[in-house]
Amino acid sequence: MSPSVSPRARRTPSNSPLSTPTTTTDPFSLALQPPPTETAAEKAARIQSERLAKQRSDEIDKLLRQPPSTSPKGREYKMVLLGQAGAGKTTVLKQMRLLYDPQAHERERRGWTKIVLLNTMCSVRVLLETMERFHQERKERRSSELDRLESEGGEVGPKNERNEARMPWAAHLGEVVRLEMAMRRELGAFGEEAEVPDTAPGKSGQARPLSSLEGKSRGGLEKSPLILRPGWQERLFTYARRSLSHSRTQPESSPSDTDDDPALIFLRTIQSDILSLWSDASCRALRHRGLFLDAQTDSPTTYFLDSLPRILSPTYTPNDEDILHSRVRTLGITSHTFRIDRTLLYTIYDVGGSRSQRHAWASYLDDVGSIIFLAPLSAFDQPLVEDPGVNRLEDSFALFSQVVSNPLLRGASIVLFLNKIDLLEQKLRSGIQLGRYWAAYQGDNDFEAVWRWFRGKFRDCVREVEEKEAEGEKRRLYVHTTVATSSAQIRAILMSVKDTVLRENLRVTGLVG
Ligand SMILES: Nc1nc2c(ncn2[C@@H]2O[C@H](COP(=O)(O)OP(=O)(O)OP(=O)(O)O)[C@@H](O)[C@H]2O)c(=O)[nH]1
Ligand SMILES: [Mg+2]
Repeated sequence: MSPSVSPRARRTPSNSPLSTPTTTTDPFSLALQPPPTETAAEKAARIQSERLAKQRSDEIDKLLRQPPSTSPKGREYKMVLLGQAGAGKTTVLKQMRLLYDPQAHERERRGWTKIVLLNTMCSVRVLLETMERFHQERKERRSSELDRLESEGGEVGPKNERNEARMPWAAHLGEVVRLEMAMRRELGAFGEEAEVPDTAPGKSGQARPLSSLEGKSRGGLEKSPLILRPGWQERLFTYARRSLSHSRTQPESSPSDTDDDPALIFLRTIQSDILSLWSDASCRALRHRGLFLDAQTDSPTTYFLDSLPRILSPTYTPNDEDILHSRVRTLGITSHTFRIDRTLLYTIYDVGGSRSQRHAWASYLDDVGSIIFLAPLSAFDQPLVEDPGVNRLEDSFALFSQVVSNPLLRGASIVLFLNKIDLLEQKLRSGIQLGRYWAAYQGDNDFEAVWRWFRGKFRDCVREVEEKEAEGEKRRLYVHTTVATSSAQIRAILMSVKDTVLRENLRVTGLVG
């Protein structure tokens, strides 16, 4: 029995008048009796409160008597994943799928092959474009940053014609771009809402940092991650299911369904050139600077380039990590239902986070039990794709404040994921100074100090919203630092979110205070 249930109500026989004092010598009963000086108003209030307590107590007894299986469906709990584009919402949804519906995840595994291949092609393009750009800058002697990198970590990029002859990779870029475009067309890719101009200013007003080069592309190719027409999952996963049942009748060594894909064939042809470039000292130095890291486009370039030999192998099947790192932007809103246990169903809404899509969120916020808001802390030094004059994390703070102050979400608990802290740590370690982008930050450029500072700022957002409201209603805020691509970590956090949900459910039914 819950400690918050009134002992008086529990002990009151259901047929006795609540207001009648008993004549007893039992010291416990005497202690429960109203004081002799009780006024009429106090008596009325007491009777009212005893009646409510009794009612609640009866409801609890009824709930506890009910075996969980008596409800065919169980309790449905609505949760929404919110946050800007690239925050990691769909990645968390994939983790939920892995945890709560592993069979469906398994059925779809082969369907990811094509998406992984496209993410890999995109990563190869980013690598080649970046190196070509450095080569260009080197030739024109425009980049003093390159000289500094050279003095730190050896030669960066080819210097002259003699070196150009040692750059077999340079000839591959045109075909990589062509094949990537063909794949995007085949998968039904959309265009991007906003292009990032070359002169996108940093918040600090300083010269555009080298890391912002990553988003550059040529030939009208989308600079942003892949956006697919609605229904892409159906197309790819139905095909994958069919090919899976087909492959069960085939010998183990039979080629995968993408084996005759021109993109795959080409990537295999250039694999050794790409790998030697990727392991080159110049690339390593740029990598150390975070240049291939989750920069402008959030593209997980390093992950796919590190995994190149495995992804291009003839027996390749996407593993969970490949699926978690694959980027497909969400368009519109998708809903997913998971059975958590015999008594609880989650309905999760995953939304597209770019500015042009946020207006659609409102119609899904009714009746929401919890929101999981993702804020990518690693974005502290990035401009927002939709509005390059705005810092991405600044946009996240503004969005969070809007969400917290939304009247539809007033009763919902807020689970805040301070996400991408692995990338935050790498960026800080590579020397990127938080203070350069966030002038208000006066602390050390130390990971622990930085995330705590951001956590404080998010808490301040909630406090400010609460203070502005006349009723001053407190929000229930739960903060976690997360790496959404890490299954082990997210599993533990989702378990804790589930405990929160259960507690909230009990609070709603009055089982706990
Ligand atoms: N390294 C790292 N990568 C992450 C993390 N969380 C997400 N990602 C990657 O970031 C990219 C974007 O994640 P998504 O889950 O697609 O972002 P989203 O919030 O759904 O974005 P939209 O659908 O555009 O609104 C993917 O490539 C993920 O693999 C993280 O904590 N660490
Ligand atoms: Mg998404």
